[in-house]
Amino acid sequence: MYKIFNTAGEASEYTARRLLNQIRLNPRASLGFATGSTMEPVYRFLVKCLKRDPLDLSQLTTFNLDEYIGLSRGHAQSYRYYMQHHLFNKLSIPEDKVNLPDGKATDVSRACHAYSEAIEAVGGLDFQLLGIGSNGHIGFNEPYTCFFSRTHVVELSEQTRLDNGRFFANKKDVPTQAITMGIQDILDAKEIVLLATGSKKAAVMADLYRSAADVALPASALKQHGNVTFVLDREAASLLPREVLGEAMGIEKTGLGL
Ligand SMILES: O=P(O)(O)OC[C@H]1O[C@](O)(CO)[C@@H](O)[C@@H]1O
Repeated sequence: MYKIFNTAGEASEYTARRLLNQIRLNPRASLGFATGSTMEPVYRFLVKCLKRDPLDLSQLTTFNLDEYIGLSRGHAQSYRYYMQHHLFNKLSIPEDKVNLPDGKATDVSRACHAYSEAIEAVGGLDFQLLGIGSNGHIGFNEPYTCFFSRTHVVELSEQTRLDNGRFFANKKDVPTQAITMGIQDILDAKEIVLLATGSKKAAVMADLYRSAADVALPASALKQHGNVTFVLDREAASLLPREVLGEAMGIEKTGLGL
């Protein structure tokens, strides 16, 4: 299902409300979180709502999608730092219920295996939040990643390192490897919301709309999942066929939105 909003702000608020709804309906939910600039307004709105109307977060479990290899948790560009800064330092989720891949693990393959097992041990993810890379990656699953993959080490593509170079002082500082939840871990989530905002995501969202499930476009694996919502702003939706745009915005107007 597509939900298209006029602005990135509205799309982000809708996404945050979907998360809040999950927590309200199931205080024991396991939530999959994403990073990247797209998610910043989502977390801002989530924190604002939870400050205003607190919910019990003590029984939640969270798993992040990915982490750079080689960056310590205190490194300003590590995803651990991002999550602490944007979310975890502001909410009362118990520290031992928060999970991110360890970019400094000494035995990386063991750490990867343990990460997928930990997700399985809580019964899989109830809700997975996703962004999308300009090359169609979800998590850090780059093009041609096997759809059956579990948590693993990836070599980051030049495109991804170029895209993410904006966060680093120097593009060459972007790590070359990362740990990511696998595509199968993501597909096992009961509910998935993918958020894409801004004109830079328009081309990949149009490709995704047109594509059948194809390993060249990792996000197309989501076509095999029965409960995915693609949440876009007008800019990210600008290259979708007109009828999709009309329909997805029409749905919103009928009041079916949260
Ligand atoms: O929101 P951004 O910064 O465009 O990033 C998109 C995606 O790329 C990643 O940051 C990884 O490169 C994901 O974590 C994110 O979902």
